[in-house]
Amino acid sequence: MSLTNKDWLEEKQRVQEVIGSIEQRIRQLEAETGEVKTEVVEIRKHFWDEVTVNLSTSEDMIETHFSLRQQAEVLSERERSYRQAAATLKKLRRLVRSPYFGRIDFREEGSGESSPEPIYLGITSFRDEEGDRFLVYDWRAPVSSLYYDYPPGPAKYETPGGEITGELLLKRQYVIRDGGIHWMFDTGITIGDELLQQVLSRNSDAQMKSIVATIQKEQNQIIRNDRSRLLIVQGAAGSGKTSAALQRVAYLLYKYRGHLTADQMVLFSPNPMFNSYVSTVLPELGEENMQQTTFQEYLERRLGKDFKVEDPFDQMEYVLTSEGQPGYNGRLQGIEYKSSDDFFRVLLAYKDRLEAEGMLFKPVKFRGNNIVSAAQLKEKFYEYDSSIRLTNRIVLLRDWLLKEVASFELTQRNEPWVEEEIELLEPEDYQRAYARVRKMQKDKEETFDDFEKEKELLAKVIVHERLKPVRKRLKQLKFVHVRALYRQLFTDSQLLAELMKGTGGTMPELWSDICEATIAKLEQSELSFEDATPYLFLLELVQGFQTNTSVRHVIVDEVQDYSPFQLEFLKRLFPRSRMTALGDLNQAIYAHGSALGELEPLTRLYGPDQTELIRLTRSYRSTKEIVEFTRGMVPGGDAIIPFNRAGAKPEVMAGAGREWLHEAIASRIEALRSDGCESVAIICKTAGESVEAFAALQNRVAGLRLVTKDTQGFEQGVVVIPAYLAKGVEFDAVLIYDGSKRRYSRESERKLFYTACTRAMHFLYVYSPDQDLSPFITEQKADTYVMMPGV
Ligand SMILES: Nc1ncnc2c1ncn2[C@@H]1O[C@H](COP(=O)(O)OP(=O)(O)OP(=O)(O)O)[C@@H](O)[C@H]1O
Repeated sequence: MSLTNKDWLEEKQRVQEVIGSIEQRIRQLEAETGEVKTEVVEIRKHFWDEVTVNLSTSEDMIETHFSLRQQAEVLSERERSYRQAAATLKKLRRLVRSPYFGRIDFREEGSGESSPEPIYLGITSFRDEEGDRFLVYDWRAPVSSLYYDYPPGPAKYETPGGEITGELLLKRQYVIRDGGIHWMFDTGITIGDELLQQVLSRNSDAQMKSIVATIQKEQNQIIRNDRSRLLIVQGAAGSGKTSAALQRVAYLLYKYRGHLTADQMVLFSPNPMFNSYVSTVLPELGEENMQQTTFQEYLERRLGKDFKVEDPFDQMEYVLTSEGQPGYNGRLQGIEYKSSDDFFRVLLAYKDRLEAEGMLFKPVKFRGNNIVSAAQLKEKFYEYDSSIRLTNRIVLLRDWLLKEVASFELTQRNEPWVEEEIELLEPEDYQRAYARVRKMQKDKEETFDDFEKEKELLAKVIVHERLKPVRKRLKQLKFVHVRALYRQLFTDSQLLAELMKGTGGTMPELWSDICEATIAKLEQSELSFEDATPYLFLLELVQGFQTNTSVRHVIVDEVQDYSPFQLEFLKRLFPRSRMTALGDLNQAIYAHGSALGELEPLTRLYGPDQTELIRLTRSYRSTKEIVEFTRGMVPGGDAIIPFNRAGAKPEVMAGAGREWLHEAIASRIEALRSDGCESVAIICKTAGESVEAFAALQNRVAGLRLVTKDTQGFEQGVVVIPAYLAKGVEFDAVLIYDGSKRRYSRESERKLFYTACTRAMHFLYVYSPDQDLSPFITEQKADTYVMMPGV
């Protein structure tokens, strides 16, 4: 379909008109917001002038109250309308730069129209001055889905009132910049290949971009899916999982506006740097960002006060670098077992058992003596009716303990320690205690008359103050000895065997090594990453689950890095939420079981009826050549279809020694930079290797930066980064620092190598300081890469 001159003229004219209307609306809004702002400032300045304050009689007080309230309401109403107008203004300022990116002409069945009104799609909707005609439709409006789902021909879309069928007569794409059409194209069978080519061949950015103009049909299924409670997206590296998830957030915010706000959605990211990488997509679309966090951040918040909690990256470093060390195989088995469904069931069985027997408590102590002993607590606990749920019995026990402490408090006032404390009070402490006593007395309209009375009251205050931490701990249910309960699983092998009996699991072969290591850590108040989730789970099983009921949507990116256990945990944490879980099994780099590994545990989370799975097989990030090289590395890789964007074949260089390696890398980076390549990553296997590479290269490569697990912001430039931190992000060029057999040969390293290579958009170079290359390279078809002379 070729565009005629007439088409160009009409379209150019229309863009001018629409931009003109938007500009006019912007001017109007600027004037309005300016006025409202002045009004708000004035109201604030003269707030008290408008309020009649008179507190003489109770009627005057009531009148004052109402006058105050009225004035506050006027103020907040003006503030609200200011905020709304300012938000619209922000959107329009964005829209005016590029009012739309697509057009569809759709003839509704039965309408009889020969040339229907064209529908133009942009990042937000915009009506003409009279407000009757949409000059731009929001890309999330029901009708807009036609643009993403169909080529010209028969088409249909869903509306709240039912399905609308008809014929798509035209589909046109635009690139509009600075008020002019830069590019325009009518699409035939596949949408946006040309535009997508343009978008994808651009250099990478420090921030992820929105993909509204080129969303692909299968991605649109993810974005607009709102039937299932759990939506699982299994997609190849670079297939647009993260992009689709962020567009989905924008879509849901639009569809459920008025009911759903950005702070009711949470994104779980693989690391803090990723948060910064994706943080601009939603604001670019005129939406506020959802909450962003990491699973580790949550664990820290819950357990960080009592334990030093290991993070997944340290666990990863251990797994990658400690093979052959004593305890290594045991730890590996431990990681696997503690994240397994079997262990999850063991903990549930443990809780059932504790309902009847075996609870462990900490004595409630004060000044080294028991107020209530652990044995008394246990006895009391099992005196409660066994039909009462365990967590409810804990609450009853807490209330009983608070009463016990109150009685204990009375017994302490005449104890010698209290008198001693009064005597030893520092003057300022005495003053403070005295002031408290005065305050207490004032309320009762009593006065001090003698020294004895004063002492008595001071004693009361002191005992009460000193018991405050005890009460606080009781309220936090710290009297339940969760640490000992967890420990018991690793000290009492008979207990574990019995719990396992009901669950059908088997004990790992190196169980005694696992026990030894777990106990040693617990004794130092440390929790390995693999213990943190089961520990918190057990804690919540006995103390009651902390839930967040305000969150309505949870998005878990890189879900293959979560164990089914962790997902179960998230489900319980957000009981009123839907979940979108996105991942790629081929990038499952952790030693623990992956939630995506078998779909069955994941489906069981909400049940098959409420679960949907969408697979994405087209990869958009990397050139065809890079995809053809990398897909051979992973099982099922044949199914990955590269987007048709040509580039250079990946280059592999095996040389002689480190000096050669560093020279080769430095000169490659210089060449890339002079070709305009802005974002380059030297990807290492571990953090340790990254530190070494950085030290060797920093004097040879200007502006080189080292990315560590604590790096918060994703900045453009040349970086040295461990593979597991490069997850989810992308670079124009990737240089694998050491692709030798020594570094990558174990099966467990295959996915890590794949993940590292698939970060490349345009160029991929693999270096090796010796001639012995990783089998993950040499196994590939010889024509998928170029072997360069090394030395
Ligand atoms: N429909 C699209 N239009 C334009 N660009 C797209 C589209 N889909 C994906 N991309 C681009 O492809 C790249 C990879 O996308 P994204 O990071 O969302 O993939 P992913 O599946 O999350 O990858 P990974 O699993 O490797 O982290 C990004 O640069 C993204 O902008």
